[in-house]
Amino acid sequence: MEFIRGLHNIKAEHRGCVLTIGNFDGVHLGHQAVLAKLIEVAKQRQLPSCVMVFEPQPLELFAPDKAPARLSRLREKYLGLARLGIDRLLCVNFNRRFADLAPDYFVEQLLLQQLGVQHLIVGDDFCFGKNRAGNYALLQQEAARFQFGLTPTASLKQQTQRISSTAIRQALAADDLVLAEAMLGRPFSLTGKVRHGRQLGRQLGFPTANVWLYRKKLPVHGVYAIEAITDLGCYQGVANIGSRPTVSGKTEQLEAHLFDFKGDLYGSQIEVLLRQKLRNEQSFATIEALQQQIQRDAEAARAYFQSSASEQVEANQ
Ligand SMILES: Cc1cc2nc3c(=O)[nH]c(=O)nc-3n(C[C@H](O)[C@H](O)[C@H](O)COP(=O)(O)O)c2cc1C
Ligand SMILES: Nc1ncnc2c1ncn2[C@@H]1O[C@H](COP(=O)(O)OP(=O)(O)OP(=O)(O)O)[C@@H](O)[C@H]1O
Repeated sequence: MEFIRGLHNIKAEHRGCVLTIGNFDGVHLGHQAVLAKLIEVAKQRQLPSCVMVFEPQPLELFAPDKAPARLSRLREKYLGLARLGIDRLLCVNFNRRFADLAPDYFVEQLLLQQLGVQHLIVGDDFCFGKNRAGNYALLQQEAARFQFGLTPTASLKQQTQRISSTAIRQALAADDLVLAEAMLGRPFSLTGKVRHGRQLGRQLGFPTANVWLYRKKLPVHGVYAIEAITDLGCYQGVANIGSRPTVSGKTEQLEAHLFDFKGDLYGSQIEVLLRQKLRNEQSFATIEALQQQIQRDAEAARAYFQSSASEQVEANQ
């Protein structure tokens, strides 16, 4: 997948594509339905499929305090979109100047003139341009006037609820990992680089990989049974996502203890899949109390993996 970072990097050779626009945070099943349509139309029209995303996401510019925690950072979106077979990812630097573009300028100059969009696929609730004044009705007028294709996407639902990044964040906040997974089409995961911690975990008898998540806000907090995909293989384990109040930690981080693991992960990327929430993070009076609790957490995680493995065996019989 080709990655175009910023409007200034659009070249003459990029003219002509089938486009969709959005945040695509999480690349969930609703997004995947839109992206499948995008790929289908691009194939029919023998044009590259292109996804336009924004960095930062609009609310992160307009109201950083109110902006929700991301499900995926740009790197994770890139990987999710590439996996689905999208040809091009255009990441627009979302600043005040871009946000202030008049809706007709956005369509006529950027989409048609610069990108040469032949077909646009968006939800019929899509709003764009200064004061979000551009809407689907305006796109219909522009499509008729400038002769480009326009397809609205119908809402994909999980039971009665429309799948959305917001609904997934709510499910995660309510510790409903099963519902989040049903809307994402995969378990919720976090990826990051393993870096050195204070090595206290080792003293506690539970060495942990400290995963640097490159985020200020996280959509999940607490202790989880996890699976980790690493350069050295896949492991089950137990992890804490939190600020570690017992040892006067400050910033939130992910610390994962992998079962039956020997090796060195420092400097490598790992993906941590959250399988079950075990409890909220707590402040313990002593290190010994924390140690005993982590022991119980590890047992609970092992028990969870054992019972889900036997459920799997039963389901296969
Ligand atoms: C399964 C698990 C549960 C944890 N639970 C808590 C907790 O409830 N409260 C807390 O302050 N720290 C908790 N921790 C974080 C430990 O404080 C942290 O892993 C330890 O301080 C090691 O830090 P270091 O990697 O910086 O050396 C937990 C860690 C693990 C692996
Ligand atoms: N469940 C869905 N069914 C069909 N289309 C969807 C669904 N969810 C999002 N889309 C479409 O995918 C594109 C990108 O969506 P976007 O990421 O902006 O929305 P979202 O997932 O609903 O996020 P949020 O919860 O932040 O509004 C838009 O065109 C949107 O209409």
